[in-house]
Formats: sequence, C-alpha cells, structure tokens
Amino acid sequence: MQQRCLRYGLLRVRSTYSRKAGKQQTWQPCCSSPRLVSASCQRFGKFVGKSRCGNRVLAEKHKISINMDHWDEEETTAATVTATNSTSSDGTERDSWKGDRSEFGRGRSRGRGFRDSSISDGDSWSYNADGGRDGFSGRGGEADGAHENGFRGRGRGGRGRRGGFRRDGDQVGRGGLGGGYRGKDEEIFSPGQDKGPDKGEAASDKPRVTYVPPTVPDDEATIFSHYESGINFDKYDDILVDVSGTNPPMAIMTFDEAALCESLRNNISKSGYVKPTPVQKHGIAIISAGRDLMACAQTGSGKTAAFLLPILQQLMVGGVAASCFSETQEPEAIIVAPTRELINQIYLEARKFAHGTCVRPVVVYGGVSTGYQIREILRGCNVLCGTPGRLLDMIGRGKVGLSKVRYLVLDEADRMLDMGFEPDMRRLVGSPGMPSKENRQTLMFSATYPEDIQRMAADFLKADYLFLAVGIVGGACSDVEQTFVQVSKFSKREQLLDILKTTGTERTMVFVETKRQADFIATFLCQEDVPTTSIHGDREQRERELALTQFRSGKCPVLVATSVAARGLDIPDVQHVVNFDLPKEIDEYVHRIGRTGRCGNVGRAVSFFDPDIDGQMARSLVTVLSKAQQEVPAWLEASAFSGHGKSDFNPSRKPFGSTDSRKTSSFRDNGGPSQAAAQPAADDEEWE
Ligand SMILES: Nc1ncnc2c1ncn2[C@@H]1O[C@H](COP(=O)(O)OP(=O)(O)OP(=O)(O)O)[C@@H](O)[C@H]1O
Repeated sequence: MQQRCLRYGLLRVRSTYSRKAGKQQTWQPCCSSPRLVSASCQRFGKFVGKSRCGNRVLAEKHKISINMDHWDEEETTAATVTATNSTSSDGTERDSWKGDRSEFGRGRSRGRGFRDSSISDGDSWSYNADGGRDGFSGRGGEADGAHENGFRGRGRGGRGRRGGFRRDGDQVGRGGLGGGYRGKDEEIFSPGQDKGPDKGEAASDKPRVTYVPPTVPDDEATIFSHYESGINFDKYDDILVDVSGTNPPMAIMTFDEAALCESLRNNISKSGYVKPTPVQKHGIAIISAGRDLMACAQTGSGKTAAFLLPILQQLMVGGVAASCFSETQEPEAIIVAPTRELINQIYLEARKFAHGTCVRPVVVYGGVSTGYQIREILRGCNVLCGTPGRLLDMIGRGKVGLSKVRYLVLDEADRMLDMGFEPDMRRLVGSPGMPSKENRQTLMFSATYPEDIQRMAADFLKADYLFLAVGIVGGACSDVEQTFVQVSKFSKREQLLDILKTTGTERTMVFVETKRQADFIATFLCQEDVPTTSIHGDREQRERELALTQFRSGKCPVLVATSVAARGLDIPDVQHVVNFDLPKEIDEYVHRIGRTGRCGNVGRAVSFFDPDIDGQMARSLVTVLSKAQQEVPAWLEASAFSGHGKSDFNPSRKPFGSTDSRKTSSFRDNGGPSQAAAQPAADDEEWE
C-alpha cells in the first residue's frame, strides 16, 4: 500500500510481520527517492525512524497513525497508514547529529523495526556467531521495557540491516565505520514522557509491555545452585573492620551464633555457606539488634545475605503472617536496587533463603508486564524487591500498602541516592503509609560511599545509625588483578581482540561507555567470530535476560555491557573484566571490576587508558591501585601528576577514606545531614 507523507513524499509501507521476528513494519519511499525512510512499529503504533539524510520520522510530529488491529491474526497484512502534517525541524535534527562524538563518527542508526526475519533464533540481538553473520538487526521502535520504565526521552531510530556494519560507501558513517552510531541527542519523546511512576507508566499512548519472564524453576537444585567460594575466602578474616556509632552490638563469628531458625540454617547450608563473611558477621548482628545501618564492604563479599538473613529471621521471630491473596498487599520489607537484573538477583537470593518458610518474596521491575507483576503481588507479599519506578507505580496503583514496612533496604545505596534516583527515594519514604525513619529500620549497602552521598543518606536513617566499613570504603576488591594498557581510541578494538583471543572461552565482561558502543563492539566481535552478546538499557527486557542467560551458560562467553551491568551482578566464573572505555567516575570503575574476583575467587581486569580521554581519572586510579596493593604503571603515575587529573581529583569527596563521614570536619561543619547535591550518574544509560 502507499501513503503520502507531507515531508518525505510517497511512502510505501511494507509489513514484515513474522512470528519469530515480531511484528514489524518498515516504511520506505517509493522508487528512487533519496530520502529513504525506514521506521518501525512495535505492536501498537509507536514508531520512529531515521532518513538517510539524518532526519527523523517521528510518529508524533508527523502524526502518522497506524491501525494494526489485524496484526495478531495475519502473517502479512497491510496496515492502514495516514500521514499528515510535518513539523519536524531539519535544523534541530542536524544540530543534534553534529553533537555526536565517537571514535566511529557519525553513522547510521539501527532499526529494530527493520529486523530481518531470517535471523533464525528469534533473538535478533543475540550476537552469537550466527547472529554476527546475519548482522545485527537494529532498533527503531521503542524497547518495551525502556519505554515503559526508565525511558528518558532518548530515541532510537532508523534502520537495521543484515550485514551489520559494512564498510562500503553508503553504509559507512561519516568519519568512520558505520554500524548505527546514534546521536546522543536523538530524543524522540518529550520530557513529559519521561519515566516515572506517575508519568511514564501511565502514559496511555505507550506500547503495553507484555513480556512475562520465564518461570524460574523451583526445584531445590535450581534454588540452591551456587558457585564455590575461592581460595582467598579465608583472607576476608584479615580485613580490617570499623564500626562507628554508639553502642554497636558484638559481631557474630559463626552462623550458629546468629541463632537463626532451623529453616534459615538449612537454607544457608544448602547454599554452601560455611562461615559468614565480615560484612555478614557485623551486619547480621547490627540488623538483628534493630539498628539502622550504612554498610560498606568490597564487591562480592556477601552483602546480600548480610541484610536478607537477619530480616528473614526477624520476620519469622515476629510471627509474620503467611501471605494470602489480597487486593492490597502490605509487605514487611522493601528492598530497592538500581537495575532490573540486580533486583531480580536479590529476589532470587531472598527466595532461596526463605525457601520452606511462610515468607513470600516478590519482585517488580520495569520491562515486564505490569499485569503479571500485579498478579504476583496480590498472591501475597512479605518482602517486596523492586526497582524504584515500578515499585512506586505499584504503590501508586494501590497494590502495595506501606503501613507494615519494618525494613527498608537500599542496595547499591550510593547509586540509589545520587541524582538519578534520589527523588524516587524521597518519594518512596514520603509515600502515604510509609513509617517514618524512627519507626522503620533503614539499611544501606554498597561497596562505595562518596562522602556527599553519606551525608545525604543520613536523611533517611535514624540519628544513631551505625556505619560499618569492611576494608577501605570505595576500595577495589583486592582479589582482582588490575592491569592498564595505554591505547589510542583507534587501536582499542584490535587490542580487545588480542585479549579475547588469549582468554578463549573464559567468561569476560567488556564494559563500554554508551549503548551504541555496546552494540557496535558486540557486532564487531561477532564478525570476528567471538561469540558475544550484549546488555544495555536500550535492549528489551527479554533480550537483556536472554543475554545474561547466554553469558551465564557460556553460549556467549563475552558480554559487552554498559554501566547497567556494573553493579551487583553475581555471575559465576567471570574471570575477566575489560574496560574498553574507562568510566568517568572512580566508583563505577570499582563496581565494574568487582564483577570478577568474587567470594574469594581471583579475577583479572584490564583497562584501556586513552590519555586524551581518561587523563582526569589517572589520580583516582593510582589511588585505587595503591590501596589495593597493586603495581602502579609508571606512565599512569606520570599522567596522574601531570596537568591531567586535576578536575576529577576532589579530595573533599574522600572516596577512599575508610571512615564514617560523621567523623569528618566537613560533615560536622555542615551540621550533619545535608542536602548536598550528589553526583549524577556518569553515563547516558537507562538504569532501570
Ligand atoms: N558466607 C558465604 N559463604 C559462601 N559464599 C557466600 C557467602 N556469602 C555470600 N556468598 C556468595 O558470594 C557471592 C557474592 O555475594 P553478593 O552478591 O552478596 O556480594 P556483594 O557484596 O553484594 O557484591 P556487590 O558489591 O558486587 O553487589 C554470591 O554468590 C553469594 O552467594
């Protein structure tokens, strides 16, 4: 069928619905129009695209509406398209494209909507060897997940094409390889459609998220599957621990001393836990004593069990009512974490430790059908794990009441209180029914605590909270061997390939700065026959979960990730982390390399250091390396103490001080808890 678009001329709509590839449509101009337009539509009419000349097709601006009522019934059908009015501005578009900066220069964006249905595994974003050959179908439509929860006005449009990034003329992006470099300013939705429980999810014109995650098996082998602690597990006992605050309780030395109920003891032993880690020894005692806690311990040292075990124990001692159906559930504990995968992991840990008890944990996070999650909540909920947006949405819908909340846990607390999530956290504690901080226990855990965040955290905690520091606050895990390679941005890919050739099938996480870079590198590696998958905030939730599954199983031993995977993820046998792009914040670096070397196992991290770009990180990196007693390359030290690095090195932030910020003069001078602005997230990632 054909329709006329006032801006682009005659468009021909081609329906490419396929059961495997999903419901897709592309719009192309008739014949030889130079303004090739492709757009994609994901089920309910939201679509974007990008023309060859860089102009976007924007559903709202062009008021293109489509009627796809019959898509569910027919394999191929012509949709009704009407195109009226054209108001988009070339100037704006071009300006935003000029803003793109990358080693690859400006390239073409990819279109999920142009997904090639010949991609056989049903997951066109799986960059395994086959996927790589097929190229990566791009993205154009909204990712359901990103759209529903966490989409912050960043669009994705354009074309995907079989073959990924070909290097010939037309497909080469300006200034380098093509491959779908997407403009940072490629917003397609207005700020009013930003995420948020009260705006994002409720917006009626957004595609409904229908994804329901696969049921997690509930046999004991699956529930209690775990990896072995490593040779350095016993070294945890040597780490210095500092508990500050008044009257801290004595730490427990063994799980027996925690006087846990029998079910919990059984579950601990089935999980392979023999003795508690330091954060567990102190954390369990402090939480059981009813104290608020801000705990800092290195990555992979068991913080999750440190809060879950005492909470579950106290709930059972307190005779928590077994969950039963109710239109509004009143959980006793709420746990929040910044990313979907992390909160799901915490939920699975809660489910493991609560196995065989009457305590029912439930998880809610974006990118998954809200209806499905509501049904899960209504079946009963004692411990509710959630990402902030979805959690607030459930509260706003009246499905979750807060009056019985006894425990509020912020995992990755420094992230939860930085500028990205702080408003949500304030909204959560200010929600109707939420007990005041005096009437609940608030628990915060992280491996990093910048001082300004500590100050802000105090707003959420009782005045006599305890600060637990295991080792160096903000320090890197000492079981990770850190190496730095000086590179120029143009040699990074070859260096990466060399590294991956030596690591073979060992599991490796490659961190990059942007989502488009993640796509690009994943595609590049697949083309080089390295089975690779990727995870970032632009991928649909099902794709994110599939990527993790394939990485965990070893089907794709290389995972290219943005910061969305930097925190908390506990994936067995990750032997290597590669920082293809160094992050802008030192804390982010510490979390990233902490994906390896967990639970007493050793790991390796290799970071590419581009002096032109990463100079500002040099001092912080030298500090991290020194505190972890690792060799500091002479060139890095030289860079740190040359002109570079001044801007980022902010002694007042004291990211490495192994102290409670209440002890520092700046805290006292400010009169205690403050509203000091926290650092924003250092990336353009959609976290939730
Ligand atoms: N006492 C223990 N004995 C054996 N294994 C443990 C013990 N405590 C935790 N683990 C295991 O160690 C791994 C890391 O734990 P966890 O994910 O809680 O670390 P974390 O400190 O939260 O890390 P991160 O800072 O990266 O979030 C998990 O696989 C967990 O099951």
